[in-house]
Amino acid sequence: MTEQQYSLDDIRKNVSRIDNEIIKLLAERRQLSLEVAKSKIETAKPVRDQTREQELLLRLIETGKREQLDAQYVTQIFHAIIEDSVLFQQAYLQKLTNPDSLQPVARVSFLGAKGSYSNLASRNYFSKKQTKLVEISCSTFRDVLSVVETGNADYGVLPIENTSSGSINEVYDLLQHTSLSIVGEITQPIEHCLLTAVDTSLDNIDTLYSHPQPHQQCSEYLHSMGNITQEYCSSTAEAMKMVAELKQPNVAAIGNASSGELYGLTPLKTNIANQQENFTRFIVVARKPVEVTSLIPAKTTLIMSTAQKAGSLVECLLVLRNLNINMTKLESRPVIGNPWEEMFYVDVEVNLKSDVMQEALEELTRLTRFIKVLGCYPSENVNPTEVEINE
Ligand SMILES: O=C(O)C(=O)C[C@]1(C(=O)O)C=C[C@@H](O)C=C1
Repeated sequence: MTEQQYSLDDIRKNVSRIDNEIIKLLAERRQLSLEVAKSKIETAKPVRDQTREQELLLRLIETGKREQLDAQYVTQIFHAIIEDSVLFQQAYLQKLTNPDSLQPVARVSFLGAKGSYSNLASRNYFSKKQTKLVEISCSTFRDVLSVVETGNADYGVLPIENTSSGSINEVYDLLQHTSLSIVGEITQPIEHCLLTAVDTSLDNIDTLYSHPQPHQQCSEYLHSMGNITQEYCSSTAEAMKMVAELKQPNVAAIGNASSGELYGLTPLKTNIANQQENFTRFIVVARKPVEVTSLIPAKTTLIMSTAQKAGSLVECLLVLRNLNINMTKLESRPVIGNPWEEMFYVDVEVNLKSDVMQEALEELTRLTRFIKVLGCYPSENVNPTEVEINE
């Protein structure tokens, strides 16, 4: 064994010095991406430039190899850096396009107490917007909307679909009647764990607290646990609070590990969702619609009800196809009070202001009994360019 030259403390000091330098360089790079955004306004170039991303990643992988860093590691880090850069530029351009939309302090309503998934999504969404948050916890989705409608909050954040449990119908139904507009979206990874307040083992657990959605998203694991009582709460945060208060070895909450920490809970079992890739897409609503600059990818959401005759939905979808408009979501919900009538929710990857979307709206208005644009907003799904890695 070789003799240790430096103490652990000394080595850690050096590691911390390097970490600080990395943070400073990341901040410097972020500032430069603002300069890039300004130059793109002058030249009317889109924010995303896949060729530049490809070239940059390939060069960094080569440099990494010379420094004994593997390609996956380098790619992973720079995907995160590029995603941040794109979202930061988008937020900057959106602020210029909608000068009075984002104030330095924003009041945001969401379902559940601190630590709920909706709370995490709200924080993530606004973190790139350089806005301070005043958080308003609500106990129902309806309240999340109504505090914004009455002017007691500026934004509401609501889950709309999940990769395991599908659409969140209650939110779709509420959107039929709201006067609010969708102004943004964010996709949040949902990492469900079993969280307990006391030291215990899986065999002891017979009661699980959570919101109905996580129960559904973890149904396979819960089934494998055998005879379990499932208790429903208004949010995962409420469930965690409850388990923290009960302090019993037979109860657990389903929720996020870092949120569990807020309530003094520790994970007994991690990764319990039916799908490994468990994500929820949240929408952000506000009283005033926003405009999306043509330099960034936009999404538009509409609701429409078609005539009750065979083929009417197909006719509407053909309008989109013929105009080469990509539809990312189609959902149908019953219209309360009108049996057998359906309301369709459509997400398309196109800017509301664009000529094609205006043409589509004109034709759809002719073909439908009712149509309303719920909002046009920046698409926040960045997916940085993948490069082929040859080791
Ligand atoms: O160079 C650009 O055009 C940028 O916008 C910067 C950047 C980056 O962060 O490196 C970000 C997004 C583009 O898709 C390519 C590269």
